[in-house]
Amino acid sequence: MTVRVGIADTTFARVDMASAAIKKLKELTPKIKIVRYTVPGIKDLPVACKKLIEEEKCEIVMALGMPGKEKKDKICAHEASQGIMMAQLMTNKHIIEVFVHEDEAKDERELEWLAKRRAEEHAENVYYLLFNRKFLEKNAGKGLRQGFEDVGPVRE
Ligand SMILES: Cc1nc2c(=O)[nH]c(=O)nc-2n(C[C@H](O)[C@H](O)[C@H](O)CO)c1C
Repeated sequence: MTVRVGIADTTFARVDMASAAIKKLKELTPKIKIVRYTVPGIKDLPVACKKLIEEEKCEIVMALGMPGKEKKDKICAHEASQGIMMAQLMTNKHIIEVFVHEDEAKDERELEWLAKRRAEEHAENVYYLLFNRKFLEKNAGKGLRQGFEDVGPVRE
């Protein structure tokens, strides 16, 4: 049986994070059907995700976005996150938020690497949530990160 996975992304982002996530998901399993929905910016993501779940019958959604470095962008990101959480509670489905803040990276090269890496690693999390939740359980408390290096547990 095929599981429908929603991929919501934005034109505001400076890196095509969705393609990285889709490629990784397709490498991981043939058992998914991707439904992509691109919107202008991160504040448009909550309704896109909700529509992917309710109208497109997606079991889980990734919300990929890139908040800019200005203060207004940070506020925007906070608002978008709250909308995404509300959409999760309204639909009772996971929406994995994959935000990369433009000022997390030291230059454009690192920004591209980070955005794609974080999208891929969260795509792996989507796979585990759908098909192998035990893997996540085994990694509880391990200080895993998406994008930059894992920090590890407090004590080995
Ligand atoms: C200030 C601002 N900052 C961002 C941002 O950092 N990242 C992003 O993806 N989108 C931003 N937007 C656009 C809004 O999210 C949205 O697309 C518009 O307000 C139209 O609904 C806005 C308006």
